[in-house]
Amino acid sequence: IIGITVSKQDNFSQWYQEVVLKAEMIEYYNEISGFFIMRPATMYIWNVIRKWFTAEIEALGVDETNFPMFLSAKSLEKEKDHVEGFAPELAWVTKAGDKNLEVPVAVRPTSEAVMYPYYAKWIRSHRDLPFRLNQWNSVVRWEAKQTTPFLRAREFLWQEGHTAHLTEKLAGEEVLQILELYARIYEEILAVPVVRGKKTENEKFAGGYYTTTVEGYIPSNGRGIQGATSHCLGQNFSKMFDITVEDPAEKGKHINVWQNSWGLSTRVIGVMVMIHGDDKGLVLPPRISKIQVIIVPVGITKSVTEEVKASHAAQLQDIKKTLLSAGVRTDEDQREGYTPAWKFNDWELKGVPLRIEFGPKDAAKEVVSYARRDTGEKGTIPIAEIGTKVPELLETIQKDLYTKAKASFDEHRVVVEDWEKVTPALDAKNVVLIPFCQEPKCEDKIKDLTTTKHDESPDASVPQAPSMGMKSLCIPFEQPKQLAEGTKCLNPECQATAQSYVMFGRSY
Ligand SMILES: O=C(C[C@H]1NCCC[C@H]1O)Cn1cnc2c(c1=O)CCCC2
Ligand SMILES: [Mg+2]
Repeated sequence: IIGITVSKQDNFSQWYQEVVLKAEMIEYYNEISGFFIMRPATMYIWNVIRKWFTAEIEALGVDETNFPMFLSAKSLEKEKDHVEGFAPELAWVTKAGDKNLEVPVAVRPTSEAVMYPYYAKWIRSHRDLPFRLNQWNSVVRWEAKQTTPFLRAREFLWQEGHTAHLTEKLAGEEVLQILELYARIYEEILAVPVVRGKKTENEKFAGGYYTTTVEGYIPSNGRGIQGATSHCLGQNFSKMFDITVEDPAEKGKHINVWQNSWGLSTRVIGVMVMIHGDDKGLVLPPRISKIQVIIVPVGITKSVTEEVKASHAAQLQDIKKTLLSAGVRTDEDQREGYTPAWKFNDWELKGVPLRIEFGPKDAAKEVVSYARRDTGEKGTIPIAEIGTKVPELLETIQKDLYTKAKASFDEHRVVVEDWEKVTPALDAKNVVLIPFCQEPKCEDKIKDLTTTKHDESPDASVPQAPSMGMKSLCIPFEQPKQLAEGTKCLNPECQATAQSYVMFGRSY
């Protein structure tokens, strides 16, 4: 069968690999492991996001740039404090042709070290602030862990924004502006709900000051997933790279600028696939679907007269034209030698949000028959009304996909104030909101305490599969409720006062 051979419920990771392959989004790059080919279906989605985000940040005054993809060990030295953290992931070029390079160069895993020496050169006066550049590119991180399309690849597409501001307050405002754009990409374009919040010390970008994040939730396995990040770097990098301006308030005095960096990657596509897909394959929100409506001719049997066939064909073209002029991305499937049923399966596999079946019987009643990809609901629409009813139906599909995913996330994001209830909650595919002291050491302990080791006890009838411990996902800006005065951190081995509710979960 061309379709998906496993159920999403029974074998989520194989289901996911099959969907991205059979929906023609991805091809494995067999030459080198950890790399994937992104095909037109993927690039269409990425380009919708890129067009929307580009327009939004241009309106904010961000300009586009493009820096080289290589960086020297020298400039890496400058940010040595957090280089050792990620040295293992760096890919190096050591030869050109048959000659060794005098100085090996690294492929960018991110571009701070590439860009900031030039920020130091270009940013002189406070009049140069706010200084804001963004680039769309790919970066390479030689992941040691198992890779998977979109979610963890050794090279991925992203955008990286890098800005400089006069004050912490101005930088902080932009951090949240960008985070909200990221949230809108998820919620309005991909129909994926996210929780906005701040990363804990353990989970923030080590080189930065603080990290804000949008966190997703995968119902199939109850795991959290980081969706995109907007960091305030503070003055850490401007001190490393000597990016200063004259203090407008005090002649001769120089101040280090306050910087932000923010990134969203093709991981967002994997999140969308995992949340909306089903056992028939991909389910695409209309906003990002290259084909929003596929028209499949039906009922053209041998008994149909030439005359009926001709008028049916002409009417089908009229239907297509009407939809196209109503702004609906429409196509028709006239492939010879394939049954309508085969075509239905193929377009369902590819996630097309709305199918229109049109046959002589429909023509006679002056209607089209439709089938929604998300719910499977079928119905008819008078041909005279398709110019308005079909766009409305696509909007409904977009909204319903979001509403369904939101309900699932809300239902599986639970406040837990009894330590004994944490693991059962995780095992029931929840992420938890717990009173937490926010101490890094305590967070390490919580991860350890919630990691169920392989159950060696001989009497274990079914050996307990080891399950990963829970990590902090974020400190939600929107707290579930007021933390009662004097509430203790939920970690039984910690006696500190809880600072807030923090969202924890097993995660990607
Ligand atoms: O990339 C960032 C910070 C920042 N980079 C620019 C876009 C936004 C934001 O992700 C953090 N970071 C994450 N992961 C890695 C690195 C790294 O700096 C560098 C080496 C490889 C692994
Ligand atoms: Mg990483």
